[in-house]
Amino acid sequence: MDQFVIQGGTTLAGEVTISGAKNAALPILFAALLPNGKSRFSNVPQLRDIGTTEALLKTLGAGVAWQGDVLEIDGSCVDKVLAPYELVKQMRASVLALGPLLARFGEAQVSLPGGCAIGARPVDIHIKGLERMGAEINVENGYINATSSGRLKGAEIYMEMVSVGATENLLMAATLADGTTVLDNAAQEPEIVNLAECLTAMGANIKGAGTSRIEIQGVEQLAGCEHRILPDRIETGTFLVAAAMANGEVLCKNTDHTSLEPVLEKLRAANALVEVHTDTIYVDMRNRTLQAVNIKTMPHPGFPTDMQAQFTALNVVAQGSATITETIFENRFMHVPELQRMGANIRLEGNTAICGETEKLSGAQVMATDLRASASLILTGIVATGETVVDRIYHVDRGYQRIEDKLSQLGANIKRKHN
Ligand SMILES: CC(=O)N[C@H]1[C@@H](OP(=O)(O)OP(=O)(O)OC[C@H]2O[C@@H](n3ccc(=O)[nH]c3=O)[C@H](O)[C@@H]2O)O[C@H](CO)[C@@H](O)[C@@H]1O
Ligand SMILES: C=C(OP(=O)(O)O)C(=O)O
Repeated sequence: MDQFVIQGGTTLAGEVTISGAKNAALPILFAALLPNGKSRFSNVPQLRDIGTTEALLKTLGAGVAWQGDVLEIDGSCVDKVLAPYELVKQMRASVLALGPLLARFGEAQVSLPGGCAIGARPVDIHIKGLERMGAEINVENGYINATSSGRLKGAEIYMEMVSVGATENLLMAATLADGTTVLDNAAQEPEIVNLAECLTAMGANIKGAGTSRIEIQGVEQLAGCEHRILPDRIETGTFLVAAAMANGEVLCKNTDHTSLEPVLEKLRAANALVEVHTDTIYVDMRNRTLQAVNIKTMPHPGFPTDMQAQFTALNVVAQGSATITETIFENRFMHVPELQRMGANIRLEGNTAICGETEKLSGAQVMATDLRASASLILTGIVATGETVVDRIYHVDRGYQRIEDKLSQLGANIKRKHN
């Protein structure tokens, strides 16, 4: 398994180009199952999760072709409706095949994704919503087996929890349903807006994406489209935090500050200088003292859980004490014991990490447990003294495009070691 070997103690300076957002690209690639035609997506990031999605789409019969960062998906040759465990287990977002397959073909068999390191992550809200739209669903032998006699039916659906994935699955399914669907208590993430824009370009009729109430008027069929994936706000946030932790100055290019306000606000509170322009964000931490900040994760437009681990690392190197409260996932503190191995002064109390001032951070051998936990360990390795070896970096590759190249370009000493 590959490892990162980091020699700590460097600062970070320069420019970094942000890739397209994993969490927008994944649902959008699954949306390509809806039309009986070709769709072309640009700014698609080169990630392990995108490779898994590509493999799954091919298994379903779709044509898939790359040209630079453009991915063309031909939905006209999809002739299977089974998403097998071997692929779904590699990436939970595979469950997003369920809504599109069911809506277009009237049937789908999708393996249950199962839990992961950060929590149990059930899919009951996805299933209940599709049942409200008239689907018959049984879960047997680890598979969600869904059928619909004729088209799905538009329905009023109140989702009991704010769920990004359930909102996306139901939104996609509703585009081809008979009549109007209302999704109430919907997730409001920018990635949902990007998906809705893509579906609209395919011919869907959607109002309210980006608010908690989305209304979809079903149409008979959708057509292939051209669509650009929005920039990755979490990758952007990760590089901004990296710069702040390393007392550096970094310009993130090809990004969008409008979706990052909760994160930028916390960086300013941490005493970083932050400047935003149309598609760039600049952070300067030179000659400034980093202050610890309190964080509480919330659904968008609250502070994103996907930036929690990085801010935990930031607090470790900052002055003062602060708390980090995780409200979205029940087990998203797997980075804490690893940070403690590097000398971090953190104490866990339920869903809160209490970060005190750390005297000395020293490099250590640490293990990546999930995607953002991995990022927090890399960032800490860059500022710790000595060598840090991060194991199991396949987690990082799920969601960061060649993070070691981008960090090296900024001055970090980080190497990928193939074992
Ligand atoms: C590919 C993708 O976009 N992943 C993001 C997506 O994950 P994902 O879509 O899986 O996250 P959800 O918003 O669905 O999960 C939020 C909470 O709802 C719970 N829940 C969800 C569905 C359900 O049917 N039942 C249920 O109980 C989950 O266990 C979790 O506690 O949103 C998360 C929350 O912003 C992010 O951390 C992930 O990066
Ligand atoms: C939790 C994440 O992703 P996923 O939902 O794909 O596991 C993430 O991007 O931080």
